[in-house]
Amino acid sequence: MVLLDGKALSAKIKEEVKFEVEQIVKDKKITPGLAVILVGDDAASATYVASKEKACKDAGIYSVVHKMPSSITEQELLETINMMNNNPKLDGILVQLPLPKHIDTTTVLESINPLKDVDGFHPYNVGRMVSNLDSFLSATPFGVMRMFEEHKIDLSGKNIVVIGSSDIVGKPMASLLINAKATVTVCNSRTKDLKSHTKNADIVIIAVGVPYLLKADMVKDGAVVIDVGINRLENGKLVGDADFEGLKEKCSHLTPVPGGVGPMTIAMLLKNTIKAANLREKREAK
Ligand SMILES: Nc1nc(=O)c2c([nH]1)NC[C@@H]1CN(c3ccc(C(=O)N[C@@H](CCC(=O)O)C(=O)O)cc3)C=[N+]21
Repeated sequence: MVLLDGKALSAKIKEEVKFEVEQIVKDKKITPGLAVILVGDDAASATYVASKEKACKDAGIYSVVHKMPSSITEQELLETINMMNNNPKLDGILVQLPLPKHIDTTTVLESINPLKDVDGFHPYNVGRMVSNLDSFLSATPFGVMRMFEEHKIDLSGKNIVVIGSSDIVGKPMASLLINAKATVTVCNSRTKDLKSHTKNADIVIIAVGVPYLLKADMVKDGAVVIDVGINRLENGKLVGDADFEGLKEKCSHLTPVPGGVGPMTIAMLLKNTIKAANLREKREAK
């Protein structure tokens, strides 16, 4: 079994980004900038945001973390985003999800300038991605695609089952795979007999948030399994949606949790920030 080591690959990508930042600083005399908005005091969100901040710092990207209490109004959040849209030094804007219940996520995401949308969550970028046009790709599916590329895992003509149909992972993942000419099945919690789908899959990608849902008897010999799940058990242990210990005997390739897809998400966010910085002149010309 080949371990798909996201920690090692993300370190390599971060080095690429560092080099790209140096080029931009030298050639364009600008420093790429990322703004992260964190609403409320969810512990997991704070941890992710801190990782993003550190990754930016290491890569030479200017970053600001704008913390707001969960009591803010939607209007206040929209005003903050508007200010960031108009700040030329901020190439990327990321609003950490989930947002408090009284704030409408769609309204917030649609208020971000699509040319600064480094999460790729704005419907403009989602639509362009589905149509296989140049766009910001959401970091997690983008990171999974980079893992396939790195390990020369061919997607064309493959049977791929995506478990989970969320807007941030399952749906964009399926679109990228369709564009790569895979035969894609998207399953969800209503799927009857999940195993009947997964046992025919060359590749299974799971992102549902249920510990150990995907077991060895559900996949064929030599399957590739990508585990996007991150679940914190009561004993504090971090586990994915796949039963790693059982699957490692059966898979040709498997991602660990932690150290798999998670670190890739952060690395691809940095890549998207570079892309946004390269759009700065185009943005400001308007
Ligand atoms: N606007 C927005 N964009 C996001 O990209 C976004 C978000 N909101 N909300 C939450 C999810 C989750 N997410 C992760 C990023 C890194 C790890 C990561 O690095 N995980 C480490 C372990 C982290 C730990 O120890 O807790 C690993 O898997 O090895 C995980 C999860 C980004 N998200």
